[in-house]
Amino acid sequence: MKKTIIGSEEWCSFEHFGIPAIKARVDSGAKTSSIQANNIKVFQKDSDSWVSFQVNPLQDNRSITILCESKLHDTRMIKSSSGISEVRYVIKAPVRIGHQTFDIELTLANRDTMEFRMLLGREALNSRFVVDPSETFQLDQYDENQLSELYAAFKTEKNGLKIALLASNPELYSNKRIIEAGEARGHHMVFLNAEQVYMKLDAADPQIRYRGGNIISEFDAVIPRIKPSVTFYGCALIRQFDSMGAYCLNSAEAIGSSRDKLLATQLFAKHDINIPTTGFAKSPLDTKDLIKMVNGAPLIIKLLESTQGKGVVLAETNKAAESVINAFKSIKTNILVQEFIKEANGQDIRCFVVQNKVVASMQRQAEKGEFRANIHQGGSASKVKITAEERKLAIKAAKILNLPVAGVDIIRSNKGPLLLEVNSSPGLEGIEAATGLDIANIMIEAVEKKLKFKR
Ligand SMILES: Nc1ncnc2c1ncn2[C@@H]1O[C@H](COP(=O)(O)OP(=O)(O)OP(=O)(O)O)[C@@H](O)[C@H]1O
Ligand SMILES: [Mg+2]
Ligand SMILES: [Mg+2]
Repeated sequence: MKKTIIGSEEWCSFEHFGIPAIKARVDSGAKTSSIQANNIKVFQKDSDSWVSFQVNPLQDNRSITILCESKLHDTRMIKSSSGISEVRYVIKAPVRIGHQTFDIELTLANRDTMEFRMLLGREALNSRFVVDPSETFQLDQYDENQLSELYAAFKTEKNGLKIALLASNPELYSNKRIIEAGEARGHHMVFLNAEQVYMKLDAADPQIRYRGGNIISEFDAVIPRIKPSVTFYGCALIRQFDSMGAYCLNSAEAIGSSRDKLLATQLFAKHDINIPTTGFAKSPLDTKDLIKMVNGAPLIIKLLESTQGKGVVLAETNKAAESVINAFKSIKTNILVQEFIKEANGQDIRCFVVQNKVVASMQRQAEKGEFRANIHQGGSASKVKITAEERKLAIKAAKILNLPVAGVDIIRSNKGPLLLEVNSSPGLEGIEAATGLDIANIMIEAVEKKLKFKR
């Protein structure tokens, strides 16, 4: 038989699995072919071993997932370059390349970092193809529109919701937990790096695109976990998602006001929420009176945009307070000056609020010699029972900022509980560890509830 010439990349199709087109790198250096597969699970069917797995057939487009099942053909131990042995599952399935359809052995590779969704090894080439490495796509060739047509069915077919996690680091505990919890509840979770998302502002055809040019198709919901340094851009993206019909679990406006300590504090005061006495002034000429206004030292000075306690300073004398305040002013940094709640003894309370309910709370205790209770400042957390008054305060604070998800920080003072601040992307690690609760799951349930999703 005359051998067909193929290039170094070709489109393959697995009609058997419902994969219309998947791009393969032709790799005659490898014996067996492999395909990218997630959620690989072995199960028994009629006394045979089977394997189920998910394939994202299009590079950089995790929004299309195809669930495949196959009889397990073989199990092999593979030693990685780092010397660790790993089990690899091998299946056998009919593949079509150009006009030829034949059975191919495929290793399931659970690495999402694979540069290609599929590698075509020499076993598959064998007696059928010769490779011209200087060419690509000698057989089938699809452009973006054709691919989108081929995959049209997958865009509407879903058994769960399509939820994007808009964040920066997929390896962060909180982000990993949210993805995990969403997948566990049967949703289609997609991680989007906020800084790799861009948009087209157009009345008739607004778009959101992802690095590489992929148009991001509609999401039912977006869970923003924007880090403070990306607040401005992140909020613009959230507004775009919102205007394209996705429910955002924390709106851009709410995130924006929670990130602006001055605005948030004004809103709290306006709604009769008890906070430590707080002052704000622009000019250094007013510093002395500003200090007097919050009852003098010791007092707290806070950068308007601070997290993890980094921008919170304790000034122990009036003199120290004055020089720190004036130093910040000289570099044009906006600050709040606040009464120091000494009796809190380095403790504060974090209430995790989801849709007007405190779903978990913990007490944080500052390290010895430190007044800030933040975990990032060495504080330790434990489960705590909050009072009815504290509960009411936490719920009210989240409501004022319109945050369905909020981490509300409260400090216990001689005058009763005082609100310190409200965080719009509260971390999950500390609170899940301290309480043993699955907060990520509660967040996903919140999305389901809002969208009236029923399985
Ligand atoms: N007025 C105050 N009196 C006493 N302690 C305070 C006061 N304000 C803040 N603290 C302590 O400092 C910590 C950090 O302050 P705050 O929560 O306002 O700042 P942050 O940098 O935004 O932290 P987060 O990571 O919670 O966003 C608080 O958790 C609390 O332990
Ligand atoms: Mg904060
Ligand atoms: Mg705080």
